[in-house]
Amino acid sequence: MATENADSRSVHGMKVLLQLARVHPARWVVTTAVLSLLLALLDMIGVAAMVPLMQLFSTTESQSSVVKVVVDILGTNDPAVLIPAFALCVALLFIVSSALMILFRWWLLGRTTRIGADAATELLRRYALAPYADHRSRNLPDVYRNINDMTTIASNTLLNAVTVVSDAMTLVGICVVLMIASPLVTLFAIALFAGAMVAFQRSLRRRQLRVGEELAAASLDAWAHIMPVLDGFREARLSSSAERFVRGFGEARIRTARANQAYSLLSELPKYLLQIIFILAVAGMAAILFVTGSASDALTVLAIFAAAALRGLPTMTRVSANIGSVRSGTVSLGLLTEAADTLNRSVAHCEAPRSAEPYRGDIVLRSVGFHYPDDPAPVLRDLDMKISEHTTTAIVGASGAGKSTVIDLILGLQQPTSGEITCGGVSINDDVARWYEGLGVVPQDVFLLNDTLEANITYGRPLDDADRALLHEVVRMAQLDSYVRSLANGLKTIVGERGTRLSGGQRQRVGLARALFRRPRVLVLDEATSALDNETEHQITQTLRALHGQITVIIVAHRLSTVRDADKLVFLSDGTVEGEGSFTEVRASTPSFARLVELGELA
Ligand SMILES: Nc1ncnc2c1ncn2[C@@H]1O[C@H](COP(=O)(O)OP(=O)(O)OP(=O)(O)O)[C@@H](O)[C@H]1O
Repeated sequence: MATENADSRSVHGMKVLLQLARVHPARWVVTTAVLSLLLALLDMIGVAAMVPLMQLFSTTESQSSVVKVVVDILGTNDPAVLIPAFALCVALLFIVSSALMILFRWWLLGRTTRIGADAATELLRRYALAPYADHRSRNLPDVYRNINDMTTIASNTLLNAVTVVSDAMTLVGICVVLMIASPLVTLFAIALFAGAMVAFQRSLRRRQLRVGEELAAASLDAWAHIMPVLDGFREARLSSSAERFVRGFGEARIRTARANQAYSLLSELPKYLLQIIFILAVAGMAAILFVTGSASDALTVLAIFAAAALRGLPTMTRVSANIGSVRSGTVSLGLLTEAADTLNRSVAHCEAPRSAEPYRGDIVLRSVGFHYPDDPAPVLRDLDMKISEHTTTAIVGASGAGKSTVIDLILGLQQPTSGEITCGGVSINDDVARWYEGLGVVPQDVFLLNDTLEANITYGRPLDDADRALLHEVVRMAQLDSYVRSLANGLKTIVGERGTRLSGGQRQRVGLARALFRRPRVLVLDEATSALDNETEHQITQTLRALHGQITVIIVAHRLSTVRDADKLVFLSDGTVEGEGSFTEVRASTPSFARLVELGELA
């Protein structure tokens, strides 16, 4: 019962894998089954051809109709002509069927490894475009495992399952023929094949190693493209870069697919080569035995030996090995099914704006309420806020007051559970991709690519001349120019894995340059100046002053100096607005804000 369940889970998992790779399951199953059946029939004919060959060595009276037809065609029943002719035909049949089997395997390996690559790319796309709230609740190692290992194992399992079915068909065909012959000689085949296989594996070892190296390099490349869209989810989302990384990942997986294709064929090649070599040897020995006038019994044994050893035993070995692999792949297929089911339940984000017309005007939060999915306690309650266009608004409040939550709602990463957020009278959630087109966001912890400073500012966008001028302008505005001048390679300096070569303040300035490079209409600074020294922070405040009146700026900060100059200060307390106005007004009207300032929590 448990096995039945596991088998049906495997079948369902393989269906999910094919769907992820956008392959039609029924069409694929029918194609592979028909091809397997044709090859099995060819195998069966090859082995069956041994029977008339054997009969040529026994009494001529009991010749089969096949032999009689050949006798008629050749116009002779002279064994000196018949036996070499038959031997040649049988050899050719085996060569053709082996060649076709190699082609079939190449096609099947290419197909299944490509299915694994396409399914992994699709899975990453779905994770990258999933709702932000879903992403926050995920365990990322699970996500990495599902995308990489599970899809690989699942596609291998699919290959193994198809191989089992196709081998089973071959075995049935061979068994039908062997019913009339002795199976004892198969014992010799086992010893012979084991020795030959070891020899072949040794000769192919170096090539297999090279393929393994390519697999490792391609897998590293794949991970390098996964990290920016999952670890740097917000940046990818807000800069509409997810699809670009997904494409890079897809290319790396195709490289892996090709390496896997070669790897698998290399490990299977000895079997096919042995089959060809062996049957040629049998044919040659048969001819020699005839010419030297040896006993016909010897040739009969050779013929059965060739048929049984070449086709039956290796196939049987593979069937049993692959049944084990399919069973062990059930877990991976189950996890893949679970992941696909979860992702299917959510609505995917679309990076393409529905309209080119940008959002303009005041940002208004009207009666906004919010609670997190896993906690019914309200984090924001009936919150009203107006952020006038081209002004600077600072949102302040004690820790846990709800500042980050408000920002996530303004960024469209979370949706209000009640009320709405509009810009120019239009809900930002109507076309969130269009909203992002005009947004520049500097988070507290800036995600950095292991790439050049320039790539980290442009976030991979190709640069034309105008963009290059803008790049230098934003470097200056973000107070990065003197740092860049101090570097031997300037903007072409690699910042190291996750920006390890940069200080916290430098990272934040790179984040600011990146946000400004998008020419935002709305600039959001979420604790973006916390790591800056006083001097740099002062300079950045000057930069923001210079932008005053040109763009809308929203600042969340604990630093008094950062928020003091804002046109409007909104003081949040316990998920609602407790005071708003200029810094001086709020300080005068709201005792808890005045107390925060006095305590130095806003200093
Ligand atoms: N994923 C979550 N699930 C449940 N509650 C959460 C979640 N994230 C935040 N909260 C709660 O929401 C409230 C507001 O948190 P938020 O991070 O918005 O505050 P904040 O004002 O930005 O605080 P800080 O200044 O410390 O960053 C807090 O009480 C916090 O515990």
